[in-house]
Amino acid sequence: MDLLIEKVGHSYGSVEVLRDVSLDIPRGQIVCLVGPSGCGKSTLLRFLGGLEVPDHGRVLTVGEPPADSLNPLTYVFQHFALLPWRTVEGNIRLVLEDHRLGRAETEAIVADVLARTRLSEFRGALPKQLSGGMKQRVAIARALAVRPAVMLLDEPLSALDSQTRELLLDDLVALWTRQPFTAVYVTHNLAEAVRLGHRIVVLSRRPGRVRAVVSVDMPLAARSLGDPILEAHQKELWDLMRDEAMAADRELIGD
Ligand SMILES: Nc1ncnc2c1ncn2[C@@H]1O[C@H](COP(=O)(O)OP(=O)(O)OP(=O)(O)O)[C@@H](O)[C@H]1O
Repeated sequence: MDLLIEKVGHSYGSVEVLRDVSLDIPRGQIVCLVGPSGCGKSTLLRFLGGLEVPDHGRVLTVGEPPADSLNPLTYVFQHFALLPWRTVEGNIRLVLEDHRLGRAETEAIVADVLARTRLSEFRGALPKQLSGGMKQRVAIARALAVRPAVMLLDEPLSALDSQTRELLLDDLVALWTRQPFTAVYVTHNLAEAVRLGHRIVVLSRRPGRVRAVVSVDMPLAARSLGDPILEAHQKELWDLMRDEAMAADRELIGD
C-alpha cells in the first residue's frame, strides 16, 4: 500500500498551516519530513493517519494493505505512551486484544516483535525498570505487532540522549534491513534524517510547502555516523532550512 498526499492545505482558525502539499510515500521506503518549528509536520502526519481531515486536498491510499495487517496506519510518538502497570509483553498484547486472534497467533506475534526489537529477555519487565531507549523499543515493538502498512513516527528519538539515539538509529536500520517497512518519519534532527530517509522532504516555514525533496541513494545498512556523503546531504538540508528556521523562530516568538 502506498500513500499519496494531493494538494493538501489546512488552516487552524486564521493560521494557515499547510499549503498545496503533494507527496507520495512508496511502499518499503522511509520518507522523512523536516522543516522549521510550526511548519505543519505533525499536522501532516495526523492527516496521513486519518486522525484529522485537511480543509483542501486529500490523502489517498493506493493498493491494499497486507492481508494480515491489523492496523494499516500506526503511530509511534515521542513519549512512548506505555501503560506503567503493564509489563513489556503486556503493553504489546494490549494492541492485539481487540483483534480476536487465536492464542497461538498472539503468542507468535509477541515473540516475533520482541525478538525483532531485542527485547525478549525483558518481556516481564515493567516500564519503570527500563531506560528511555528500551521504552521506545517497546513502543516500536507494539507498533510492529499490528503489522502496519505504514508506520507514522513523530520525533520518536527526540526525548532520548544522544548515545541512546545512536543505538536506536542502528536498531531501526537493522529492523528495516531485515524486513523493510514503510514509514513517514518526522524529525528536527537532520543527522537522523540522512541516516534513515530514503527521501527527505523539506517543508518551508508556515504555511508549510514542499521546498525540496532530497533522495539519499545509499543502502541504509551502509550509512554510518560521520560518513562524508551523509554529511554533505546534511549540509544540503541545512542550507535549505537555515533562513526559514531563523524566520520561523522569530515568528513563533511573535505568536
Ligand atoms: N489542533 C490545533 N489547533 C490549533 N492550532 C494547531 C493545532 N495543531 C497544530 N496547530 C498549530 O499549527 C501549526 C503547525 O503545528 P505542527 O505541530 O503541525 O507543526 P510542526 O512542524 O510539527 O512543529 P514542531 O516542529 O514545532 O513540532 C503550529 O502553529 C501549531 O500551533
